[in-house]
Amino acid sequence: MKKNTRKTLDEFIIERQDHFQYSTGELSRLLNSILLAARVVSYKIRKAGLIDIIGSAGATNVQGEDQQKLDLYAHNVFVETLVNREIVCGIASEENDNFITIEGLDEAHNNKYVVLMDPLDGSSNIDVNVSVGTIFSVYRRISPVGTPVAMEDFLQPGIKQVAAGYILYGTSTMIVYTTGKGVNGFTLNQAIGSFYLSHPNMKCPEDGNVYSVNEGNYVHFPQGVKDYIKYCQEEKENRPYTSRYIGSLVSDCHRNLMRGGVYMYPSTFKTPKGKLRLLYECNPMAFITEQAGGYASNGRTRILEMVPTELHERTPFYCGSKNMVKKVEEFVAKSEGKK
Ligand SMILES: O=P(O)(O)OC[C@H]1O[C@](O)(COP(=O)(O)O)[C@@H](O)[C@@H]1O
Ligand SMILES: [Mg+2]
Ligand SMILES: [Mg+2]
Repeated sequence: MKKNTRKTLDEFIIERQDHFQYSTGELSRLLNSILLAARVVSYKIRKAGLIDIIGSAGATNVQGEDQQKLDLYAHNVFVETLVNREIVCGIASEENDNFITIEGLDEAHNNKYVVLMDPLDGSSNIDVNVSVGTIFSVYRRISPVGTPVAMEDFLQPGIKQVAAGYILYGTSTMIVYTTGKGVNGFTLNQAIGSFYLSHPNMKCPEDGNVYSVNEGNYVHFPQGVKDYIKYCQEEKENRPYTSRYIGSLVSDCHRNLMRGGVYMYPSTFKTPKGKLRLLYECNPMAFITEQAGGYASNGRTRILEMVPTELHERTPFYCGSKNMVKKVEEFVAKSEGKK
């Protein structure tokens, strides 16, 4: 009988527990809770067309976006799973104006992690059966353990993340995450509900030939970005590059992480800070991408060094193959006369 040597994610987490600087098992339990919630959401998404989970929830979130039923369902599943397991001291979510403090934790609790998340990424693709995702980011709190969690615990620069990951609900359900020691991907065997190591030690190629951007906004982009897009389309060297844009950040970044490429969500005159949220979209995707050898920038500086000031703040975002993102920065600097 052929031995199935593939490691499960549970085994992988236990094995790697002592790799972790502050290892007390708390982060492992936290990751396991996120896995449990991911299985529940994945199960629902896989039959989305058959149940009443498609379409608008008839409410708007703090970003003024029309909340989809699946946005709220995923938000509730992840929050409840983390709260019920008393494994964190606070949660911030795209679907909640303020951060969530975990009530009823006894004084003695010494939970030291906060989680920030985009429960359902790629909402515009839900009801057309295109892949969507979940994004999460984990920090150690700054405020003293045992006291109520504070805004400062969430407004930390990306370099302070202790873990980050995404779940991709695509042709298969995958989780890709890092705790600062490289990036690994696991695929869900839906039948038995276990995630198996399918993509060990993921590396983002330094160069690629794919660019991902919503070109519908082209005329509103900063000049440097327009110049870079023209550069991508030039008949020269290994160009023109191929244009690919799924419209789900997790899916576009995952493809670029695997094959090389650059994802761009620039600022526009209408949205001078871009669309994507620094804390629970850009920071976690940047941490994962950099841990795989890629790079992420706001067009001028490294995303992970940005110091957040608001929970739902936005930033222009360029992420993927290191040389391609650096090229974008070069074009932006040149257009601003800095090169
Ligand atoms: O439709 P646009 O403007 O191109 O925006 C698409 C981008 O917006 C997002 O859907 C924003 O994320 P949410 O779906 O979580 O709000 C990204 O996943 C995606 O890359
Ligand atoms: Mg999102
Ligand atoms: Mg979302």
